[in-house]
Amino acid sequence: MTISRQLHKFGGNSLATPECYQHVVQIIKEHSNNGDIIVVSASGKTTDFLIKFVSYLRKDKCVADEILQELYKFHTKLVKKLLKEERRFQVLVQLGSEFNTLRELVAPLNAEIEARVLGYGEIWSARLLAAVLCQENLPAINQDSRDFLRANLGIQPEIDLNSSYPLVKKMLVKHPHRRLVITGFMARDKQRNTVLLGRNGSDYSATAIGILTGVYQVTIWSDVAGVYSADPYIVNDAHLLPCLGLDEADELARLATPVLHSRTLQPVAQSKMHLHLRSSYQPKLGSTRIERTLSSHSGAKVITSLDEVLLIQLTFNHQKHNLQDTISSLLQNLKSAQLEPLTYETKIELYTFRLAYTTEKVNAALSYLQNLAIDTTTVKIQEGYSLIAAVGSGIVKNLNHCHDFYQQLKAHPIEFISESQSALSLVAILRNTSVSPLVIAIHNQLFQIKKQASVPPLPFTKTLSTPPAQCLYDSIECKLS
Ligand SMILES: Nc1ncnc2c1ncn2[C@@H]1O[C@H](COP(=O)(O)OP(=O)(O)O)[C@@H](O)[C@H]1O
Ligand SMILES: N[C@@H](CC(=O)OP(=O)(O)O)C(=O)O
Repeated sequence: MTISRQLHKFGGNSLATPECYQHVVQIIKEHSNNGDIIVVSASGKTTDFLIKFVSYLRKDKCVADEILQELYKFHTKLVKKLLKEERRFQVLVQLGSEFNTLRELVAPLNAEIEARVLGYGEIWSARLLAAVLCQENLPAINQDSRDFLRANLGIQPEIDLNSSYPLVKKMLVKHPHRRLVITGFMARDKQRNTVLLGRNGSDYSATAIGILTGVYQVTIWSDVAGVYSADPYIVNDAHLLPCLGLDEADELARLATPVLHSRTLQPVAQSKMHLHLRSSYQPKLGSTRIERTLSSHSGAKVITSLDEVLLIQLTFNHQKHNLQDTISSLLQNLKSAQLEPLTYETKIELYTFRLAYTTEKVNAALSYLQNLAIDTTTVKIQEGYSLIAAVGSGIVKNLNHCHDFYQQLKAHPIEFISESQSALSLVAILRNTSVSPLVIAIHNQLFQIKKQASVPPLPFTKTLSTPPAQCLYDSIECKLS
């Protein structure tokens, strides 16, 4: 395998409009060579709407059909705007036939069909991008990742590098001098069933494909130039972090910050591959490099938040003496099952233990906990929480940052605050709180000095304050309301 190969991953936000595709083509022209690998997510919010389609298929077929119709319009428009007439025909015929298949589906769908449906977004974007590249005289092949990525179906499916490797090698030999445009997000299990790698899982497919194809560098292109001190769509004057430790990036991913998916960093940690994050909208803006060396910085670097968090509360049998041991082994089991909570709270005196999860993971965690033979009187879900965290190496030892974080939160309905086990974050769970104003306040308080030191101005103009992916969402939401 050539050692000069690199991989570029483009997320949904980078493929949300015809203009976004054109930016991507320009980036590929300037930053890649024949033989490089390109991994794509579904355009814009396509996956969200495929999920909505599946859920309405159970409840209301008419609404499900409307969602499909909007998606069909969105994708045919992309094709028509991007491909010249002579190249369009074949792509439109395939698209038409796939939408016909979707229209004929009747609920309930089994898990395999549902996974296949949710993976269509990546199929459409990989096919379209490969066609646009060929049109631009950049020979490209569109490749379904399921042909060579093997994963085991599970709560959080993991790519099996050993069984995928020979298949990847074969694929590379077949197309030596072309760019390969590969679908992110999907793999197959041993029974050849489609396995999805979890929401936002294309980042993980990108680094896993990176390690399998022996690339020296992976660049994740999205609508932002990298990891900022807070979501730049929430905090206008958030600053871009030129580098971030692998451990800090992993903690952000663990806390479900969308800019990096959890597990993305696993393949990076196992190899010498470099990882960069950059903006496909404004490539010159800078980037974030993920570094292996431990950070000498001591304190918060990023303020992150989640709007929708759920708590699972376990109440233990009162007679239990060794509650702390039970909880430690429970946490260990959850970690092995890839169901580590975002944060947790133990109240020994009340025999309760509460674990925080995203909506995506909560049901899997609940059934896992219910199936464990632990001595509990109740296991219940509590809704209506949000999360705010300050992340950075040494945060828990930086007394100013800890103090400022508590000060900003104290007037709000805090459920609990805890330090993460890794000591890389301080995490607060709040009740019914809109987190954006708090993120802005905490960010201002903690990074005031940095602001005065003047970092280059950010490009987030008014027109960028809504990501383009939002357009499809808005148009469909509007039709459905
Ligand atoms: N600290 C942060 N730095 C940068 N982006 C962030 C941060 N926190 C949240 N984000 C969000 O992450 C988004 C990029 O991730 P994602 O939506 O998964 O992109 P893509 O669709 O390109 O994969 C940005 O639009 C931004 O709103
Ligand atoms: N399309 C999938 C996978 C993905 O990674 O998307 P993105 O790169 O846009 O976060 C999803 O929306 O979950």
